[in-house]
Amino acid sequence: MIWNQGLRFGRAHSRRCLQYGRNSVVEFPRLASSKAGIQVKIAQIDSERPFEPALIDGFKRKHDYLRISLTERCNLRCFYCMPEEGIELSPKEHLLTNDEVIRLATLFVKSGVTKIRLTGGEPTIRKGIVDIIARLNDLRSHGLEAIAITSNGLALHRHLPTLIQNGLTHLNLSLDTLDPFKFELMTRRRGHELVLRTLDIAMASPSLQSLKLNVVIIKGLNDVEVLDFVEMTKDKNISVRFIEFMPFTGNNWNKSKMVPSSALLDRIRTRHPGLMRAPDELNDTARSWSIPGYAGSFGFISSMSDHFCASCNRLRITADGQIKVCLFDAKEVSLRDFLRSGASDDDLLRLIGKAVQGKQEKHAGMEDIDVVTNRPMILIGDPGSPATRSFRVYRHLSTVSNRKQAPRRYFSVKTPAPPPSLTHIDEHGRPSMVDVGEKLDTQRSATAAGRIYIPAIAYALVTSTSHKDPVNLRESAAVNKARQKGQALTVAQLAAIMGSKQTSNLIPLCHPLALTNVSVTLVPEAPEDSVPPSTSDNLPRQRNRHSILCTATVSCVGKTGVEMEALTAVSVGLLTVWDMLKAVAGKEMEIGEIFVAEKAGGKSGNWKRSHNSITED
Ligand SMILES: Nc1nc2c(ncn2[C@@H]2O[C@H](COP(=O)(O)OP(=O)(O)OP(=O)(O)O)[C@@H](O)[C@H]2O)c(=O)[nH]1
Ligand SMILES: C[S@@+](CC[C@H](N)C(=O)[O-])C[C@H]1O[C@@H](n2cnc3c(N)ncnc32)[C@H](O)[C@@H]1O
Ligand code: SF4
Ligand code: SF4
Repeated sequence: MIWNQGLRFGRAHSRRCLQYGRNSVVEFPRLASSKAGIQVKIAQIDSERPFEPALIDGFKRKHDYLRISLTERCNLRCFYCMPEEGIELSPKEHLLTNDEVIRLATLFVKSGVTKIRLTGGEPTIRKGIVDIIARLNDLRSHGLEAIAITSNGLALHRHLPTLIQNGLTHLNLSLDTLDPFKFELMTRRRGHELVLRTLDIAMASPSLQSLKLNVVIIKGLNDVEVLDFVEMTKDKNISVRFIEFMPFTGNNWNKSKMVPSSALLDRIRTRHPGLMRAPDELNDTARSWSIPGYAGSFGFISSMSDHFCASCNRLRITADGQIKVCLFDAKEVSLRDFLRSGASDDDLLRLIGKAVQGKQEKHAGMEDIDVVTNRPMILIGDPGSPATRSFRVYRHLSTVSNRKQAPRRYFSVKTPAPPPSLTHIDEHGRPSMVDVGEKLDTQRSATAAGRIYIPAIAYALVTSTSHKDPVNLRESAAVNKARQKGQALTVAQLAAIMGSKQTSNLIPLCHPLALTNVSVTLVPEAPEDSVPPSTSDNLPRQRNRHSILCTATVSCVGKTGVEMEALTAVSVGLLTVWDMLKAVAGKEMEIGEIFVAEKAGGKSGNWKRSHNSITED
């Protein structure tokens, strides 16, 4: 191993960088004056090359750092980031192509971005990463200064020299433990020695401008190694960053498993009372320290206990082409869809500007982080989504230790889809409820629609707004009876909502779901009316008849879809219309086709029914 080799800087640092030669230890006053100097320089450069306003948010933060996720896949299964069985992957056609990545990167660079970090999933397993980096390198002439990657290093030892040759300048390598056995426990895979090999190759690569080691600290698991990691900085000119464990959808984050950076610092100071603050990069996530005489430095990324949102300069693009303005904000805007619909660069910038304007000042605190609707981090392209509860982690540790003879497997691929089968029938042909316990909670919605055809007399009745309205019919006993039932459509609407909530009681193998919203509309339609847009476009209508169109949209955050709830809502709504009107309409009524018109969320992503077909969007 090449432990003793220091890292030289190949060229001047980025204009955003305050770090001196990595061997130097700098005292505070010098740091402060240097910071001021750099600020002046940045102001000068900015005045020469005006920054695109679309990348400036409401708090005057300039976003000159873009993080692009290249893939949702990973060849490790770090327990704090990824469920053991992997995650539901977006269909391939939903992911940005290489050309689309470059198109967006170019637009951002021309607008002021100076640093691009490629992340994932594991970015090194993206086909074409070498080409992507080479094409990013061409953007230097437009102002791109740093091409960075965050990687677990498992496969990187093979590609690193080529990536560097093609333009890679910054590497953040993730390694949570120096113990191979613990590595296997934490990542659920083998490969510790491969990561160390990558580290050696990186240390020996003079043209790499920055090398950082990411260590996510979990209480009782790897926090005991903190001093060993600090010791690595004695001979190695490397920056080790201790990262606070963060919560994301499905990771069952637990405060008691998080070690605040201040506690780690105290522990290190006890061993090294002379430790000193080291210079940070501008907009850095880490607060850095070093020990006098040591070659490298170490720092703390305290996203949880001491956020750094005030200086945030980051935007992210997910592998499926959504722009996310903040790591902890669930809101996303699809650049992919807009780009694929033929949007010009100006159109795209306008959309980006809108998203950036919606950026919050900060994530308010760990209790406020939107872990319910935010996507798992592995899909954001940053810290991942621990899928297991902390106690399950420890249970898992013993499982792994018993699997020592398991075959080596460094790459995982999506399991091929099983042949179509009835999910509610088991292998013996018996009814069976699908166990969704391991699935992630995601935001889901479904819209169903259906029509009931009614005679003109019933149409007149439901469209009269009050008992006194001149309904053009004789006040027969039947009409009176129908009137006594109150506002037919209002009752049907309520019935649909209540029906939807009862779905799991009505349909034997349906899971009970905590619905977050049920919205039902009932629209009377006369033959001469034009067909209302959206949902009903997809529903063939007998244009010579009066009808009522019932549409129900149901939402939940859960492990399974809500189309059964939407279909139940429509069915019950239409049956209730029947019941309300049967006194006047009787056998002349007919319930037409009922179907799911739209779905969002879950494994199959978003889809919309078009006339007689289903189209993926
Ligand atoms: N709160 C917050 N934390 C972030 C953000 N980006 C990265 N992090 C944290 O930084 C850790 C390391 O991520 P990296 O991918 O190495 O990125 P980085 O440290 O931001 O990268 P550089 O500053 O460019 O070296 C992650 O695990 C997060 O804890 C962000 O935008 N917001
Ligand atoms: C999601 S990974 C993606 C890049 C690459 N696969 C890797 O591991 O370096 C980016 C960084 O996020 C960190 N991370 C993942 N889950 C985290 C969590 N729950 N809290 C804090 N950091 C996390 C990882 O350790 C890694 O350094
Ligand atoms: S942190 Fe997540 S994305 Fe990175 S190696 Fe681990 S499981 Fe993969
Ligand atoms: S939490 Fe959001 S605002 Fe704060 S630093 Fe991260 S991305 Fe920026």
